[in-house]
Amino acid sequence: MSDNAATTACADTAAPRPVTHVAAAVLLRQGPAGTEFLLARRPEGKVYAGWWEFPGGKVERGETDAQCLVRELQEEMAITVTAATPWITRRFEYPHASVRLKFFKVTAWEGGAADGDIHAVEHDAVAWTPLGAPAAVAPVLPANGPILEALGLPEVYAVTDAGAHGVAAELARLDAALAGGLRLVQVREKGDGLDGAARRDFAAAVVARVHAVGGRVLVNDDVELARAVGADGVHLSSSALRAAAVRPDMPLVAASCHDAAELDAAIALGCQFAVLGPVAPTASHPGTAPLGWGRFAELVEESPIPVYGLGGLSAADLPAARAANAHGVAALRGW
Ligand SMILES: Nc1nc2c([nH]c(=O)n2[C@H]2C[C@H](O)[C@@H](COP(=O)(O)OP(=O)(O)OP(=O)(O)O)O2)c(=O)[nH]1
Repeated sequence: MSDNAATTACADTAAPRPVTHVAAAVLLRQGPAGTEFLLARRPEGKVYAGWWEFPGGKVERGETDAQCLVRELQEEMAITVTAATPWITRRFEYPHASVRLKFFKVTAWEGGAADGDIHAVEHDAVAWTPLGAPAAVAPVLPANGPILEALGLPEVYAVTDAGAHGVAAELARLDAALAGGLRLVQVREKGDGLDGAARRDFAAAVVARVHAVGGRVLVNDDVELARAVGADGVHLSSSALRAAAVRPDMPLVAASCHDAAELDAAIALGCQFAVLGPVAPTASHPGTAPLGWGRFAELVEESPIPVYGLGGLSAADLPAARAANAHGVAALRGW
């Protein structure tokens, strides 16, 4: 919104340019088809006029990202944000600028139109899209493609353990969770649990159930099995991540991380999302010191991909996760 936008020297590009810091809001509301997010069209006279973006703008000197977000939404949408949590951070090189975009999920605000809609002050149109559906409008700003993809990922990522619970009990647990809205599942059957045909049959049964409700399945560390059962992707253990020279050729690739180096490796490999932990003490890794949400937030602050917290968590931990830059929670027991 102004010429005195905060900039920092950019140390990580070949031709250093000042970095323009931007805060942008993913406004979320409950619509008839579930949760919806807002895109707004840039008006004539701006760079990329006619392109769709998340409301927001440049961080001014002395302002935090969160303060900028509140100011920009007052100016651009005439609303006062009352609930916002930090999400992913994306850096992008435009011909006109090098930008660092800090995205926030905004779930509550005051003001706006009487009918619950939002009337833009500076943009010339707004449009709501259900989460998980392709954007209702186009084109979106070039930096925003991965943001839309990330928005399609659910907040809860369930990890199976049929080896411990038994196949029938695990499938019954899955049926109940899918009925409750679960849409993202990792088949993780290793160690002494299922093997051979039993593992394959279980993975196929999970895929059939999850696909029947429009959800997605990743298979832990086994691309061949993932392909054989028609899963959507592969989830790399941290050791498989370290060994991976190229991104597995599957639509969805995710990885388990424990520290900054592994998170960097997941990003460099092209993973769509990562899981980081353990956040809390967990029975499956009793000797590992938990990160806690404070350290988790530091590690994830600059991540351009969504990161789930893992380790001793359940859906009850979502408010703490959201406050710590997490996309959501992954859970072995707590789903
Ligand atoms: N607000 C917003 N900006 C985005 C998004 N994606 C993206 O690449 N950008 C880029 C475009 C611009 O280079 C920069 C935002 O600058 P801007 O020009 O909109 O900032 P502003 O509202 O302060 O406008 P102005 O006063 O400079 O005209 O961030 C997004 O989703 N929302």
